[in-house]
Amino acid sequence: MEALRLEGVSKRYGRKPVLEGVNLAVRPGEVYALAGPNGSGKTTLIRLVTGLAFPTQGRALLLGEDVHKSPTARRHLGAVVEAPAAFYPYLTGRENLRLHAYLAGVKEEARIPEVLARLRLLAVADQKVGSYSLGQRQRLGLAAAILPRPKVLVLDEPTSGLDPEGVELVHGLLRELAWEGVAVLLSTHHLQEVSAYAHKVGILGGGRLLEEVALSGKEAYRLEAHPLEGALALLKALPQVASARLQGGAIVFEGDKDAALRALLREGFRVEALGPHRFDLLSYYQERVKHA
Ligand SMILES: Nc1ncnc2c1ncn2[C@@H]1O[C@H](COP(=O)(O)OP(=O)(O)OP(=O)(O)O)[C@@H](O)[C@H]1O
Repeated sequence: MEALRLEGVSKRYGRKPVLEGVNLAVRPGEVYALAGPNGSGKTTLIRLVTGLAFPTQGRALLLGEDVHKSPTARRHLGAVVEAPAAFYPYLTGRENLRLHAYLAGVKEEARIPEVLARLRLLAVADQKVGSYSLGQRQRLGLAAAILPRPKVLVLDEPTSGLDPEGVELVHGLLRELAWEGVAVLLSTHHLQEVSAYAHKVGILGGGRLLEEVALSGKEAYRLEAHPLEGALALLKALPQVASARLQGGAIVFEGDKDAALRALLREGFRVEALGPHRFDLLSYYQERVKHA
């Protein structure tokens, strides 16, 4: 079953439409990144999923339960929506997490040092949160969200305000959580970084989901060869090549690169370059938003 699902969700503030007919789904173990320019509705969508805002139309389901109708729908949800998350400033990080654990019914004592360690907060765990930097509070927010081992994690710009190590830490953590089977929905402006591990990127523009880009995770290669058209036809005919297309004066293909190279040389093509190809999500996004 899908862990999170939006069905025809629209949201208006007064007469102003902010989201229109958004459908999306996130499966367990999947990372779904929401991208879009400022004001495109990312935060609104995330607030809707967490039950903090109500849809004008449509519904949001968590593990099959309607977030806005079922009082138990959110029991498997972890979320960080407001940045930085609200904590008691006169309590330490550890004490704040103890409170969260109590409220969430987490009885396992060892879970608190475990999440503090996972977010590299042990060194400041016994300092008052009032003295935390923005990045430390941001990480404490994430620690609190994962404390009860949620099956669905929803995060609004989880890396904003973090230093480069913090950004890497959070992306690494989300990747691990997905391996553990958690469904992750996050909004982000950091397309290059999430494209390394997200399974899908939803591009929002003017309140609509313009496109979903599935990142296959399959190895792709970029080939420069002469004559190009002939090389493309040869690759398309090879059983070891899953897909091949022209892109910017080169061929991008998925499949067995050694078999492709052998076939090209055998047929007398001049191979000028062959190397790994990374899908340039940022350029793709910029094009998509420009034409929207
Ligand atoms: N409570 C509200 N009342 C009225 N309009 C709102 C409200 N919340 C958001 N909006 C409007 O909805 C639109 C989408 O805002 P939202 O914060 O969801 O965008 P975003 O994609 O998260 O932007 P950013 O990248 O800047 O965080 C904006 O035009 C915003 O002004």
